[in-house]
Order: sequence, then C-alpha cells, then structure tokens
Amino acid sequence: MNAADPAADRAEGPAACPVADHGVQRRSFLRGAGLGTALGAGALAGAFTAAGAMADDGAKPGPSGRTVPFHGPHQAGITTAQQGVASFVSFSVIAADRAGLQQLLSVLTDRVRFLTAGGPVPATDLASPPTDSATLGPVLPSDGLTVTVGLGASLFDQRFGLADRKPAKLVTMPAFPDDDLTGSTELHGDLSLQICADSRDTVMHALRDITRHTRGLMQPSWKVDGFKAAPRPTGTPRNQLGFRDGIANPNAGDGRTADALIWTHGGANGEPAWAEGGSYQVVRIIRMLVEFWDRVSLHEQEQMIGRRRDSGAPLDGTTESDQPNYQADQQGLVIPMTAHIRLANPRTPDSFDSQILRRSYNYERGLDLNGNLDIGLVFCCYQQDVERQFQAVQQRLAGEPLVDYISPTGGGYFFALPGVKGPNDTFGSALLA
Ligand SMILES: C=CC1=C(C)c2cc3[nH]c(cc4nc(cc5[nH]c(cc1n2)c(C)c5CCC(=O)O)C(CCC(=O)O)=C4C)c(C)c3C=C
Ligand SMILES: [Fe+2]
Repeated sequence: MNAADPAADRAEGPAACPVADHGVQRRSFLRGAGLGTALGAGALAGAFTAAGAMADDGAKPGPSGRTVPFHGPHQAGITTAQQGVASFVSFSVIAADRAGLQQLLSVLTDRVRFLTAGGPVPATDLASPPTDSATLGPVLPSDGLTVTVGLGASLFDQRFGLADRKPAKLVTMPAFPDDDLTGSTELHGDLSLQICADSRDTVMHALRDITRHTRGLMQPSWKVDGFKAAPRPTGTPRNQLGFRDGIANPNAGDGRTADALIWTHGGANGEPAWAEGGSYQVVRIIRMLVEFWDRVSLHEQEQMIGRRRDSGAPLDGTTESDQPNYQADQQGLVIPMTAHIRLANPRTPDSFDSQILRRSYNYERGLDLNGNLDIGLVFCCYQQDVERQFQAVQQRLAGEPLVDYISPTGGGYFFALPGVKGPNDTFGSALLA
C-alpha cells in the first residue's frame, strides 16, 4: 500500500484497487472499511479575556480567505481564533509497524501543509483518477483552514514501540458520574483530527483528501461536526441553550498565561523531552435535552448558568465582558454557589491553575428514534494537564443543576502534537526520533 500516492496502488491492478469500476470490488472495499472501524477500544484578572480574543497567530486575509500559518512551535487550531465550522474525527491507526506510523505522520504533514496554504491543485491527466475531488474547484481556498493532530493513549501500546514515550498525563478518558457512554461508538481513538475552517465544504474537502492519502494507514472510527453560530445580535455566539458560550477564557495571547495553562514543556511535570509545545485536548460530545430545557423559566435558566441569557453578562454585571465578583457575593445571593460559571471557575487564587482554554462548537444531527432533537455541544478544551485542569473543573461541576438538561455521550482525550517547525519537519518528528 502506498498511502502517500494512491495512484501507485491503482497501478497494481484491479485487485488492489478499491475504487475501480467494479461493483464487487467497491462493495468489498466498503466491507473492509467497516471492519476497520473497531474502536481502539500575570494576575488572576489579567489572565482572562473575552474568548473571541484568542491569540493572533498571524492569520492573513487574502483572495482565498484567511491563511493560518502552518509552521510554528505549536499547532494551529488551538489558540487560533475559532473558525465557523469544525469536524472532530477519530481514527484507528492500522499501519503495520513504526515505519508505517512514520509514513502516516509524514503524509499527514504534507497534506495539511498543502491544504492549509491553499492554491492550485496538481494537474490531472485524463487517463488517471483526478488528483483532487474538485469540490472546492481547481484552486483551493485556504479559508482559515487548520488541521490539529492529536494522539490517543491507545497509540502508545505495544504496536509501535512507543510505550515509554507516552505523554505523562495522557490517559483514556474515564466515564464521569453523569455520563451516558453505554453503547457509545464515539469514544477515544489512536489519532484525532480537529479540522476547522470558515466554510463547511473546506472542512469536508480536507477530510476527504486526508482519508484518501492515508488509506491503509489509518481508518476513521467516528466523526462529529460542529458549527459556531453568528453573534446574535453581537458579541460571543450562542450555544443551543440560547446562552452566549465561550465568553470567559484564559488569555491565550499572553505568552506567560499560555505557558502556564496551555502548552506542555518537555522535561517538566514528568513530560518527555519530545512533548515540548504540545497540549492536551479534551473532546466531549454533550447532548442538550432541549425539550426539557425549553420548559424551564428564564429565571431558573439564568440561575443555573450564572449569566443573563440576552446580554451574556454575569448576574452581578451589565455586559458580557464584566467579571463576576464572587468576593462581594460570598453567600451566592446574586450568583448562586451552584451556578455553572461559579463552579467552573470560582476565580480564587487556588483555581487559577485549573483554567482551561475552551474551543467548543454546537452540533446538530437530526432526530433520535423518539423524534427528539439530537443537538448539543462538542465541548473541546486545551490544557497543560488534563487532571489538574479539565478533570478538576469537571469534578466541581458534578451534580450542578445543569446536569439534568445535558447528557455527555462520547469523546476522548488526545495529546495535540507539538507544531511542525518548518518545511523539513514533520508531525511527531521528535516523538519518533
Ligand atoms: C468541564 C468543563 C466544562 C464543561 C463540560 C462545560 C459544559 C457546558 N457549558 C455550557 C454552557 C456554558 N459554559 C459557560 C462557561 C464555562 N464553562 C466552563 C467549563 C465547562 N463547561 C468554564 C471553565 C466556563 C467559564 C467560567 C468562567 O470563567 O467564568 C457559560 C458562560 C459563558 C462563558 O463564559 O463561556 C455557558 C453558557 C454548556 C451548555 C455545557 C454543556 C453542554
Ligand atoms: Fe460551560
């Protein structure tokens, strides 16, 4: 199998050609694909910002949309201002050995570098399958595209000889008390891609290109698509409970804050040297039980969240950027002690270290078998240490009033690799060195 050049496979003849014009072969390809889906199993105040103000990583407007730089010490898509659409895709790595894994990461690097830069697709000669799906036309728009690559704990088993190189804090996501993961097919994975762009077709094009070029090396297991609503009418966009979501986030544009909360440091906190510049990603698919939520009074909804629904202001403030003052409300008379924002971030000196960088998206995927809306939040956050940060927040939120209206159904923990430093570097180069 030549994952870097599928055309070379096709030259091997119909038996090796999954997309040949023979129904039987097409069907057997689809069957094979099915088999491969088995799941591998500063100052406190100064550290906050309105979430729209994530780090400026140099994205440039241009005729093909914004181009987010691919090369750098950290991957794009973490502190990058959130694009409008996203897909979170989990894969099983099926490469036979470490050389295959190296090939996979090399092909991934080439594809992501190419796709995120945009530009003309390579010419196709009429006798060959097209070099590109053409869904974006002959010249790819960069369109704010970022593809962020993460590795799951399962990748560090015996298959690739990487057990002693696992990021120190990388574990399989546990089930939390209010989770509904029984029977879920959307859990964990060897490798994850967070694909974000300004348009849905750009995200889909990128995924199709990547799966095409990595066939035989990794196999998609599950995917969830997300979107960010437009601001209604202004400010931070709303989630599907109707509240502005993503207002308060650590200031990722501040280097010291990012170094303390987002990036992993090689040789520190038990991390292997190769992990310099990475970050832990948590993905949680959280369904919203909107049929129940819509029967709750506005007052109760706002008490549960701790913010005004219309303005996004904390209950003790007037605008969304106001900071809640819990010191002045120690009994919780204005913002209840059980309010989501108060539990999630009590804003005490002790809770500084547990802040997370949220980068969530709404999802919508039709109806369930009972005709209820299957909509919710693809909760996504980045941090330096999952236990110290996400899990600490999750623990504080356990049993909050909001849990009656949400239901986590899937997700996973991944280690977002350090960035690709330049044209001769590849994803995971230090890991595999
Ligand atoms: C464990 C971490 C969190 C989960 C899971 C989570 C789920 C979740 N949140 C909302 C809605 C809102 N969350 C808001 C703020 C907020 N949420 C978390 C953490 C988790 N949320 C944090 C750390 C914060 C910031 C708190 C702060 O610093 O003040 C808000 C308020 C607006 C905002 O700041 O973004 C809303 C609304 C839902 C619906 C949900 C699960 C579906
Ligand atoms: Fe939240």
